Amino acid sequence: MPPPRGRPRPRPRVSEAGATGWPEGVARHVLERVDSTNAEALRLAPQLSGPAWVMARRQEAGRGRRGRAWIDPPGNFAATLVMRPEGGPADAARMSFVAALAVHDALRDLCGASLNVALKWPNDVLLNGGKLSGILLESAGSGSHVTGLAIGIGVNLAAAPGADEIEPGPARPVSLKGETGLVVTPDEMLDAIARSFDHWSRQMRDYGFGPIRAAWLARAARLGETITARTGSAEMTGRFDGIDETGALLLTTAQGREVVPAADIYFGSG
Ligand SMILES: O=C(O)CCCC[C@@H]1SC[C@@H]2NC(=O)N[C@@H]21
Repeated sequence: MPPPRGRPRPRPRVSEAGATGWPEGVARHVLERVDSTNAEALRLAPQLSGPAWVMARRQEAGRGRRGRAWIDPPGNFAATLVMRPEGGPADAARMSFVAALAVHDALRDLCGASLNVALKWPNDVLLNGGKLSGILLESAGSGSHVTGLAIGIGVNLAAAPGADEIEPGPARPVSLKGETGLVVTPDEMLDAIARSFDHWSRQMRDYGFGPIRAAWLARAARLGETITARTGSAEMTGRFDGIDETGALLLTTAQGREVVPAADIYFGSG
């Protein structure tokens, strides 16, 4: 059972990863203020000897998907895991599903298994149907040679940005505190996400994308239902039938099977 509405702070619990502490061999940088944790992570990348989390208490020029801005009211979570990825760009893209799983499971670890969270393709985390968290992958390097991968995660812990501050998107922004009354600090979130990410990235390393895909689908919103995918130039409505081995969205439309590598998703028939 989740704590009753208004209770000040849920107790952090040991994550599904089974670890009690910070993952071994992963550095942690906490900054008071930054433009964008993704930008800072990519600046730091050449000096790092291993993976590192970069978290900022205030992020002033957060970057979102598709060139949008990401607005961070104080108390929200903004952090980036920077690593030297194994493999090429396709492997790097699959890490966004690892990140979405990590955020989902960290929230359940912190707030209880009945927290109404779900995953929205490609990597948003929804709470009560609204957008709680977004993930942005950026890389350094060129072509098939990715030298640094930044996996940036924003979670609206304390407040959602106002409707006048953001471009209208497919899902209304919500915050954990606004929806549930629960207070989770950015430091608690970082610990929980780092542990959960460590668990899922080990699964990926040891068994490939299969278990990640299965776990992601088990947490997906609207699987088997009608959704609309909008790209810059096209719009397709159909049944959401899962994701393929690259992470692309599988949509069954009146014209047949569509494989969608990138799009914004709208629920319902659009
Ligand atoms: O548009 C989205 O849904 C993705 C938003 C990603 C925001 C996070 S906040 C931490 C990291 N730093 C950034 O500049 N962006 C990401």
